[in-house]
Amino acid sequence: MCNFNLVDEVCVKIRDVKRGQVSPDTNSDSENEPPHCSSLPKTTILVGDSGVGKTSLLTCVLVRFKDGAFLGGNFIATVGIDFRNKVVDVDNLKVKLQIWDTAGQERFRSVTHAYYRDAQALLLLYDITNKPSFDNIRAWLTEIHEYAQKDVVIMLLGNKSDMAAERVVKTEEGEKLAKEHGIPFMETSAKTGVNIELAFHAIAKELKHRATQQPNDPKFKIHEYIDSQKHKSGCCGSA
Ligand SMILES: Nc1nc2c(ncn2[C@@H]2O[C@H](COP(=O)(O)OP(=O)(O)OP(=O)(O)O)[C@@H](O)[C@H]2O)c(=O)[nH]1
Repeated sequence: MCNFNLVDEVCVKIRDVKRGQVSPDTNSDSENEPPHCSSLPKTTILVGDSGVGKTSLLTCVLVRFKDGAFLGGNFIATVGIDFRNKVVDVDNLKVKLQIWDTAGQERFRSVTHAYYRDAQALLLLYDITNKPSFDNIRAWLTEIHEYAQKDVVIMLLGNKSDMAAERVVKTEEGEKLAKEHGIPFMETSAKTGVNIELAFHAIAKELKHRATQQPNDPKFKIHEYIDSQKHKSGCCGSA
């Protein structure tokens, strides 16, 4: 299991949003936020087919490493969209991610499209035990390119890496697809926590870099960062 120590959960708020009525910008709750959350949050959206593990991944980030519980069991599909805030320490700076968990079901698609526009990062998930969820990644990318900002940070995650026996999508297939689209890739497990910290840390680092970089600063290379950290932690790939 990755050594996850980002779980400094603060300013947590969850809110079910009715169809198109609330946008990410109107959803902050300044009353409950400690002072170090005052900077503008970076909007990060979890997308992918229903059942790939978006809600579990978010729960993993916020809860698992606090009380050790994987909230598995009966699968309840997300209805609409909701969000949680997460503060990630990056090079002694706190980066606040506002993480939006979208519903993967087709019938909610028009709701989630409305949120792409405000996203600074998108984590696109498939389930390594579910081939259609992988085959649909191209369609998700088409939608993202249609609705999201051009410079949105996209990361591809092959989730449920703990389910090696049921795997139907090879790691190399995920790598190849990500390479084709020039986006970073890793396999994760919301159950064991593999690579979850790294995924969010890399996103936070990229967004922090964009927010603070000076004209002559070298570009942050997210692919290289992920590769170097995978080797360091030794917790990449399959669980
Ligand atoms: N073994 C294992 N099970 C997982 C993992 N992630 C999610 N699951 C299980 O997969 C099922 C679906 O997970 P969710 O997180 O609800 O999926 P979702 O993508 O949010 O689904 P929608 O809300 O419909 O879009 C649940 O039963 C989870 O417990 C994982 O990494 N490993």
